[in-house]
Amino acid sequence: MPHALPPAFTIVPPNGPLSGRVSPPGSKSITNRVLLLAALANGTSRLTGALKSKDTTLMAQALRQMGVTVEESDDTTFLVTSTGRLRAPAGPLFLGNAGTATRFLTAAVATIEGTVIVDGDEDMRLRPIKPLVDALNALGIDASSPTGCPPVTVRGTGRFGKGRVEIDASLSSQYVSALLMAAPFGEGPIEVALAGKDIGARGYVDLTLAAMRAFGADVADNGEGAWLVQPTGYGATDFHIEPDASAATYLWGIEALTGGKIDLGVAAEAFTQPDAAAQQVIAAFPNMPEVIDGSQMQDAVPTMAVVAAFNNRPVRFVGIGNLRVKETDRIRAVANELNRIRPGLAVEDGDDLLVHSDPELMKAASRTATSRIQTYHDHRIAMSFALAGLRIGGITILDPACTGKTYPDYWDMLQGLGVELIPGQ
Ligand SMILES: O=C(O)C1=C[C@@H](OP(=O)(O)O)[C@@H](O)[C@H](O)C1
Ligand SMILES: C=C(OP(=O)(O)O)C(=O)O
Repeated sequence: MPHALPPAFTIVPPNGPLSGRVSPPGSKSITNRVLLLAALANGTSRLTGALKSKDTTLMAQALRQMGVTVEESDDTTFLVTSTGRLRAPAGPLFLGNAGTATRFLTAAVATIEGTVIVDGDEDMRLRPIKPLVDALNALGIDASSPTGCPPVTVRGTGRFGKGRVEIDASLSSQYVSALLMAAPFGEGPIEVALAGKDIGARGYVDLTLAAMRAFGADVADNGEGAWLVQPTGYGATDFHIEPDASAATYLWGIEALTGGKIDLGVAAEAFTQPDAAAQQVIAAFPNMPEVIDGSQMQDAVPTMAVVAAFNNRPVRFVGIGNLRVKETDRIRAVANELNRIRPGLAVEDGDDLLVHSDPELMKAASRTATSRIQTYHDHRIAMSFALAGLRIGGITILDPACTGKTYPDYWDMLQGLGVELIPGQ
């Protein structure tokens, strides 16, 4: 959104169903993967359908700091030209709270001969990165993060190691993706193997493998949580990025809560991103299942939890432990803010989230009590709680600009569907 946003928006519940044509922005996950892979490839790659948002701008800027030319010929295209090697930047890389950029670059900068500091904002400095640093150390790379979170200092020699490396990915699948994408720069084949229990969000590793192969990598999946990557480097290529499935969940939420029909221009089955699985769950509204395993569609959990508040029966979200180390502790944030709307609407039960659904809320559009929703610098808390405002009067979303992390046009999109937003403090 080019214009500045107010400190708060109060949402006026629409009188009827919201329908229309809305194209979600490009996938954040895929955009930040292919930006990096194009930067690691010799030649020029044209990336179309890309997301232009805070997270991808931070990635592009970091790549420019390392000698890569990243041009933007239009709102959805990046033209990336590189020698195929990153150069040591003059200063630290600042990556805000972009988990993808921070994790992916921590491994990628180890291919540089020189010292690189990978850092983020105050929220990113609370998000664990030690398992990735440990794996880099095991490959013989000098990397350290005194707090176990960014900043990370990587003192690269230009050699990325070889052989088998184990990674504990229980906190984040991004560690695996980071290692895999850097692995074609090994001195020999590198086997990346999961340590301990399986990861949630396995679908993100599949996205990584698909992007790597598109840029010419040779990576074999042994099917048991290990991948063998050959030392081929990457080749430049043109790549079209699909729309963002996590962004699509808000559109499916709008359909469910208002009874409208939104044409996304892409079928739910056509997405390759894991969050697309949320479509069926949301479409079951008002009869969403009693137990939802969020492990394979983690970023969709705040959306599903807000919709679940209006469901015919309570919903327990399981498999969501690592939501506590996303942009904020999302289990706590969703529970807090649902309870702000109506005390007792949600409880944290260990690492489960229990939403005590209340179908009466569907009739509450005339309510005037104000709920000022805290958003904790978390785009998904802002976007998902805006959905509650479509059924309940008096919902105010604080810091609406935080959606710029992945969906800068979110509020324009709502207004385009006919939703009235009242700017406020
Ligand atoms: O690889 C990716 O693109 C992502 C992986 C997930 O994070 P974790 O692997 O940290 O769970 C997801 O929450 C994030 O938004 C994007
Ligand atoms: C968890 C998220 O982002 P990231 O880890 O890339 O910061 C998200 O977009 O919901």
